[in-house]
Amino acid sequence: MSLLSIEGLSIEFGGVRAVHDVSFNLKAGEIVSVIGPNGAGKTTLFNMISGIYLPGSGKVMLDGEDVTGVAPHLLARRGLSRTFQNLQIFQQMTVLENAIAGYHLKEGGHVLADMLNLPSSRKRAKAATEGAHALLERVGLSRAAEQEAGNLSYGALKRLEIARALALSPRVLLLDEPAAGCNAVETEEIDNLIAEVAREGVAILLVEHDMKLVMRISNHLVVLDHGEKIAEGDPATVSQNPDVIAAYLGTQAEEEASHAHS
Ligand SMILES: Nc1ncnc2c1ncn2[C@@H]1O[C@H](COP(=O)(O)OP(=O)(O)OP(=O)(O)O)[C@@H](O)[C@H]1O
Repeated sequence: MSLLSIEGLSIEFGGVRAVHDVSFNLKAGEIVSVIGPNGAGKTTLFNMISGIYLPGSGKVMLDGEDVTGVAPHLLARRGLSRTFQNLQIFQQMTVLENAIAGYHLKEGGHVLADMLNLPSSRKRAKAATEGAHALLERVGLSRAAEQEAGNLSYGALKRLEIARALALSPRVLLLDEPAAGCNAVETEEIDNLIAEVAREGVAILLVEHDMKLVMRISNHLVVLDHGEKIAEGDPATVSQNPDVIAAYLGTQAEEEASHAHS
């Protein structure tokens, strides 16, 4: 049974087909990566799945329920959370405070109780702090808990962002370029973390440019080119697919031609 079903998603921007009729499924514990050359529509597809863009047509089904166009924070409460390509970390807050912030996103709507410092609010704060510590342990950041987030290495920041998304106990986790800007060691740490989260049964959808990482950890690839799905399957099969090779080589040739003219 699919946890997430993408059914014929399409969107246009000013007449340009950014994503056209894309469908695929994601099961619990599976790692699916969306790949494709620059401008293929990967980020746009992600934004439709996570409720940031309303699709022109098609559906997003989460555990059998239609969640098309549901706002990101509500989707998060229903079990689908995401990270962003650009870090969304509060740099001046401590690592622990950033992790706690993830819990508050989950809870929401207790402002009055919190202002009055009611027992229920204190209990929630305690649970959030304990949960945040456990999360930091899970992503290997326990020892940095009291540090200002701005002082972390880039790889550690990326792991903190994953920790924050995990605070929502997602069943589906969308990761937008989790290893972008990371060195080889940091990439491997993120790679291990993603594999571990998947082993716990979370369905993971990944957009990532690092092909080595994608090939290493994905069970399944969905390949986009010019907004359309041109192939899908296991990494070994997809990497041999002539249409996929042509799409990547085509982009490379376009880039080389533009460099030659500049
Ligand atoms: N908000 C927008 N308004 C207009 N056009 C957009 C918008 N967002 C994306 N596009 C266009 O949609 C197409 C797909 O872009 P998108 O960013 O989704 O591709 P991508 O595969 O994520 O690229 P990259 O690998 O470079 O991040 C591109 O032609 C892009 O210019």
